[in-house]
Amino acid sequence: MHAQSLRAVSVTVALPDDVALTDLLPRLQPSGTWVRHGEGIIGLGVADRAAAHGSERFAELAHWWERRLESITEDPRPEQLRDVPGCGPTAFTSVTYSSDSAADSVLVLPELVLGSVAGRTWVTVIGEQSEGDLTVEAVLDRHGLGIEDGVLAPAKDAADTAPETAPETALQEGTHPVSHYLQAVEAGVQAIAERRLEKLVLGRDVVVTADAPLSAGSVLAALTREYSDCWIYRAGEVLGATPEMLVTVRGERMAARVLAGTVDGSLPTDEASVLLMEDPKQRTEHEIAVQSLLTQLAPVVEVISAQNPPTVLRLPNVYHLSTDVTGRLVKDCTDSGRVGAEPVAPRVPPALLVAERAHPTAAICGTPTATAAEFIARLEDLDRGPFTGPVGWVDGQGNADFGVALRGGILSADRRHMRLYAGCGIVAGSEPESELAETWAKLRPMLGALRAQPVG
Ligand SMILES: C=C(O[C@@H]1C=C(C(=O)O)C=C[C@H]1O)C(=O)O
Repeated sequence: MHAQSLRAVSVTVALPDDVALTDLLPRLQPSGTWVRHGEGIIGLGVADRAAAHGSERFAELAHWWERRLESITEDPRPEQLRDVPGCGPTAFTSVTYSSDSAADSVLVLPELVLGSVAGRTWVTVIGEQSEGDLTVEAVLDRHGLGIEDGVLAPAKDAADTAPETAPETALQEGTHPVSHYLQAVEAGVQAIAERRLEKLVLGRDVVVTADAPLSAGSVLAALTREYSDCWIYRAGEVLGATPEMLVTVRGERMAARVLAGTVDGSLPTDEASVLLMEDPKQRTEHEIAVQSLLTQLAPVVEVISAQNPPTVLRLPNVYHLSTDVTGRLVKDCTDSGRVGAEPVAPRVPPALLVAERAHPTAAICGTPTATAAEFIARLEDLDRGPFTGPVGWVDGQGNADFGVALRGGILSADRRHMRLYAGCGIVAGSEPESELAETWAKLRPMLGALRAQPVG
């Protein structure tokens, strides 16, 4: 199938004084978002979209993206925007945790991307090649934005419209009652005691209902205010604030941030540090997660280095043990077999295939991986959909960010429901009640952003 020809135009813009990119979120309905510390990229509208399922979902999406890029003609970019990650044609992506999921794994190419990275601010628009009037102004206008003297601002008629008032929300039980989670953890601990596996990550869901459609932009804005150290994401229907980076790719360089080992955020910092750094259970759980990533990436990464010992990451709701990993991707000329048949010059594997290698780490699945995945399917009895899968973006220049889709949820088509997910790593000696409490702590960012009453 031939993809329709599209054209991409990028221009530099300025933001109004004292306005960060993320300040625009409450007025917008983003089709994609990836922001942290006030900067990043926000996608609006959809120029094209791919969906994939099953065990080849990563390869299918990688293939689609390569073909898609071939049929986009990009106007020359202003000098300042060359080599800016996320500038030009960029797609937001979410891949399901399991190949058995009924949910879509997606790549969404927005018709408009607002970007602000390292002092460079821009707009990229994507439209039909034949559309003579693909102007940045016209596309911005469709999304309630305008540009005056090079400064981005709400469109004149949109400027007076206050953001919608937040709907009333209520918290409801998820797929199973809470007792199901306690039993699942107990069964997991039992299986670990019997040495059938070493670590297992068990999740559960809750549902938030709203009396009017929820605004994705407002929810994302609330997350950026409270969780600015996290990557605030939206791709397809999943959105949230993740502190964990599965893999970030910048050309030949890669990096990751592995998190595993958690204590509640209400503890004083020194107490939390002792509980995390000096508890062999927490350190083992963390080490297993780091090792799983290093092992899985070994075939595609050389000169990989991991921080040792781990550090303690402080977030408003929890503290985590955290390890940053960096490495250089291996150039390979044989990898083209998976994505295209033609012989190509040696190059690093497409970022989606690097993410496929890295996923699932023991931080969100367990060890050994296959055994843990079987236990998860049976004990959780839940279609995780995108939860714990890779989420982020890929551009046309070999850059990508894939977070782990944590601390988030799925927005229903009518925007009146969100299904939120949280899970915990279970190792020898884990206690069901404390794991349950940890899931509530991990649900707190989304419950807060949705103004739904946390329980427990
Ligand atoms: C599964 C989740 O988080 C993962 C599990 C962690 C743990 O058990 O300590 C910590 C960070 C994440 O890797 C979640 O947030 O739902």
